[in-house]
Amino acid sequence: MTVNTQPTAERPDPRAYGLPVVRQSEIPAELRSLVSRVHDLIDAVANTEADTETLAEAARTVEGLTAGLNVARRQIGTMVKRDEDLPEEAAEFGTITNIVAGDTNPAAPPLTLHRTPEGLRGEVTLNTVYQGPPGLVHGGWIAAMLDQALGSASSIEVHPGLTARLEVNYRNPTPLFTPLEITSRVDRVDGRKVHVSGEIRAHGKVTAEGTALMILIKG
Ligand SMILES: CCCCCCCCCCCCCC(=O)SCCNC(=O)CCNC(=O)[C@H](O)C(C)(C)COP(=O)(O)OP(=O)(O)OC[C@H]1O[C@@H](n2cnc3c(N)ncnc32)[C@H](O)[C@@H]1OP(=O)(O)O
Repeated sequence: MTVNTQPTAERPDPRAYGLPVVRQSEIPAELRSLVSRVHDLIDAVANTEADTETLAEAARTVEGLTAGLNVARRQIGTMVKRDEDLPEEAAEFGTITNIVAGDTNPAAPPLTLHRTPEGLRGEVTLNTVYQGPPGLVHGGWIAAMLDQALGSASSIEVHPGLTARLEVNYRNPTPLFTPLEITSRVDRVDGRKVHVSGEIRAHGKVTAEGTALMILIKG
């Protein structure tokens, strides 16, 4: 196994690409609270059987709220610097609206990953918004969560990259409303090619495993 566990000295700074950067700690508590409430709203809308009058009133209210929030929008590509449990030189950058892990994306579960001696680990519990088969997580979402966990392993342990190839083995059904443990690691580094792997577990049993090839971004 060839693993460079030291963060690469020169990590790319998104500001050099013209992308704004927000530190995680700078995201207002009021915005985090709004994101959490809208996350619950998406689930409520997806499952409601309320009467038509209630639905019409809710649609008007949400339309007004959307207009109010759209008066000030972030630039596409705005990055968040995730560094709260990482040394400065190993801080991870991700888009703030990342669909799996984005801090301000109410549609994100969100998946938060932390460094462990073995790689990265996170826990997430998914509701029916992520449903594929009855009571089970959609296979595309399983792939998305693995992609994120594997990409983050490369990003934090070596250098940020893009997924060139991702293979997922669906070993067992992945249940909704159940804490899912997600783990990932770097297996091998070969120049710009980083081979990564990871798993999703429910009740300690592997439901899906993934391997990927990440190609490090230049610079
Ligand atoms: C500024 C900071 C920003 C941070 C952002 C990070 C966010 C991360 C968040 C993560 C979010 C989640 C993740 C996401 O959502 S990532 C989003 C999904 N992925 C993409 O959109 C990637 C699309 N593909 C590409 O852009 C290019 O193909 C890439 C960049 C991957 C390579 O094009 P590039 O022109 O750069 O490189 P190269 O072609 O010279 O190839 C280089 C080497 O690699 C080998 N190779 C290439 N492809 C394959 C393959 N499929 N199998 C086997 N090998 C392959 C190739 O043979 C060569 O090897 P060698 O000849 O040298 O031996």
